Amino acid sequence: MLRPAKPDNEAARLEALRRYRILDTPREAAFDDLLAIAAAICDVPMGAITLIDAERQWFKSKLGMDDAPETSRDTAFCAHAILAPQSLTVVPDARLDVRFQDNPVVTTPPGIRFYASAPLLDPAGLPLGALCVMDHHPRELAPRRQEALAALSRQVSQLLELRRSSEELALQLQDRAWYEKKLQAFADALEAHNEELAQQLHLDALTGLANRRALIAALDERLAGDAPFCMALADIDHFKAINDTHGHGVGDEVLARVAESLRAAAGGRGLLARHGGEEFAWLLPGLDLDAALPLCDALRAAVAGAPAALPVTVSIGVAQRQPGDDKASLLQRADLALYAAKHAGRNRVAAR
Ligand SMILES: Nc1nc2c(ncn2[C@@H]2O[C@H](COP(=O)(O)OP(=O)(O)OP(=O)(O)O)[C@@H](O)[C@H]2O)c(=O)[nH]1
Repeated sequence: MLRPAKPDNEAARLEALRRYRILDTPREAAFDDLLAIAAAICDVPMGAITLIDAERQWFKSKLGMDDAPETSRDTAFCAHAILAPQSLTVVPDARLDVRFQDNPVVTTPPGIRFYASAPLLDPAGLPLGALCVMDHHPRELAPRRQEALAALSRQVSQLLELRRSSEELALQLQDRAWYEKKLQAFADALEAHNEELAQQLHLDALTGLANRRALIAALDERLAGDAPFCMALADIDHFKAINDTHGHGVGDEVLARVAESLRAAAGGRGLLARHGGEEFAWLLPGLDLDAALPLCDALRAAVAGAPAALPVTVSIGVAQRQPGDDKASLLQRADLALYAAKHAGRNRVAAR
């Protein structure tokens, strides 16, 4: 028996083989089908689709033989076949061929006597392995069958190529998904960081108004003193419909725009804050209800009159600080007033 030599382009050949990422993958019906057709056309009981790795012959598909996934390269017929990548290899009787006569696969089961193969090539012509058919008896392979075997080996090569490009595409998509995930995580972290910064600065990140924390601190301060003051809550009317129809992003833009109208109309008076969600609060120190109501109505009118592609209105509830009020009771009265303004038809101001 002659050990198969390694081709001159062995390094490039192995590199090409690696690119297919096919070694040690599970069986695939498409390869089994092509092998079955080859065996049927050549009328033989055995066949294989082999890939010749550095030291082993690995089977992508196997027919009529044991299930061993690989053999040593030294005893592999196909390792000889890849030395002549441009032609078919036909061994009519292995016992009469010096390369194979005492090869254990000839002298012991599976007892190969006849062997014919066509090479599997990459697009550059590098041999990866072979499509082979075998028999337990010596025989010849008619030219038409040889042509069919060669044609089928080209189909196997194409299948390998298709498989490789779809794997590559899948990997690229995975890469892309990975980058997009990273980018999103980075954007989320940045947003969280900005929000934290805004919190620390007592600002609402979306509208730039004072945030709830700042509002509560100012309210506590006012409640600790004796001076009269009013608390107004302004809520955008039918805001849910804007979100539902145009999406949350547009909803955010509307929120920012309403905040801007409110800020302009408040003209620096009192403390204007985003109380949460689509609700704003206006703390008006030193004013009673009579004084606060027209100011609140000016805010309402400013929002209603602001030129916009998506016009919106606000309803406002105002409550005056009463003796014995704490945060909760004052906010609750402002909230009840707001509810009354909504109930009365929206785009209006109500007081409690
Ligand atoms: N885009 C956006 N939407 C928000 C935000 N905070 C709260 N919302 C939405 O504001 C909507 C409030 O809806 P509701 O309280 O049901 O009431 P509404 O549609 O404004 O109607 P009325 O108040 O009854 O006039 C909900 O859809 C919330 O998801 C935010 O920061 N951005």
